[in-house]
Amino acid sequence: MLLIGLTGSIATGKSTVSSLLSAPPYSLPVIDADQLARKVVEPGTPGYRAIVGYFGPSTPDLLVPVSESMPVDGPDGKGRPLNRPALGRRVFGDDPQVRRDREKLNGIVHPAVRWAMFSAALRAYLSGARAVVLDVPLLFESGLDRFCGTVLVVAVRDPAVQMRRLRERDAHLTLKDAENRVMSQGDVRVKARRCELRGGKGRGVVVWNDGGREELGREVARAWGEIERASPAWWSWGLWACPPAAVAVAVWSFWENVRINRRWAEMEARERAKI
Ligand SMILES: CC(C)(COP(=O)(O)OP(=O)(O)OC[C@H]1O[C@@H](n2cnc3c(N)ncnc32)[C@H](O)[C@@H]1O)[C@@H](O)C(=O)NCCC(=O)NCCS
Ligand SMILES: Nc1ncnc2c1ncn2[C@@H]1O[C@H](COP(=O)(O)OP(=O)(O)OP(=O)(O)O)[C@@H](O)[C@H]1O
Repeated sequence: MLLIGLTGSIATGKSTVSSLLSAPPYSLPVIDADQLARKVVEPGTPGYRAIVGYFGPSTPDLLVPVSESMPVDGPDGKGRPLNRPALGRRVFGDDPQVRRDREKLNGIVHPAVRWAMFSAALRAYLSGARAVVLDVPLLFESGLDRFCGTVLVVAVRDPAVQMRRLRERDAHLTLKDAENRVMSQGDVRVKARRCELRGGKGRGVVVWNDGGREELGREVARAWGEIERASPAWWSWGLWACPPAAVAVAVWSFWENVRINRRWAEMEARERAKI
């Protein structure tokens, strides 16, 4: 089964692309890390308890407020849900303390998300899926790209397009909140370069999304064409039918990705040295 890692930065169009890929003619199963990240911090989970324990004392509005429809102990007695915008204000931004808090939150949420993704991917494999899309905003940062046969980066060339779409979609965000969120995810054009470094043959494909929705549809079709040429259906079914060969290919692909990441880290170090 081909693992397609789908990433980008905030509001560059990942969800739009993943809904195109989940519909005909592609009809691919999608595992959405943002959705899983919500599930693993629902009241009653270990993630919820860890967040309340760490952020609760210093964040008075960490939980949604008590109201007629929201009892003190939450709807099912497991606690009130997290007030996500309030937690977002604690962790999105560039200030050193904010960065530390973001790392703390990542340290709580990411291991649980990785485990949930692994079980979802295993279920997709057992159900005979030929490929599965892992929609992960922090694919490179979390190292999950090493497990993917293909990485798709959804990118815009013009940062103003990204900011406009973000503010249109999330009208409740102030300009400062929006800027902090964009800043917390790094420059998408750098992610596009990193994707291109994975080389041709469908290993890394950039979907450019500065234009309208029709143009995006054409970009997705082009990207899928590249992926299919590199990993045709007969190859996927062959691997599915022969698990030892699938394991060997997965190990080889992981190793290849580790080498690509080393090359990228060296390039970054050289560029930093030039500055
Ligand atoms: C801070 C939280 C509560 C804010 O929730 P809210 O509903 O307001 O925003 P949402 O989750 O939709 O995220 C908005 C955008 O920020 C991105 N984002 C989320 N967390 C992070 C993070 N830790 N670092 C960088 N970007 C992030 C999302 O991918 C998305 O593009 C939430 O984002 C969270 O729990 N983040 C930590 C988990 C995480 O890293 N999720 C990303 C996928 S694993
Ligand atoms: N080509 C396009 N033309 C017009 N609007 C678009 C286009 N692509 C995406 N959008 C809109 O831009 C907004 C951001 O897109 P989307 O939600 O897909 O981004 P995302 O990368 O998944 O964001 P997030 O990381 O915040 O989840 C949405 O309102 C979406 O409808």
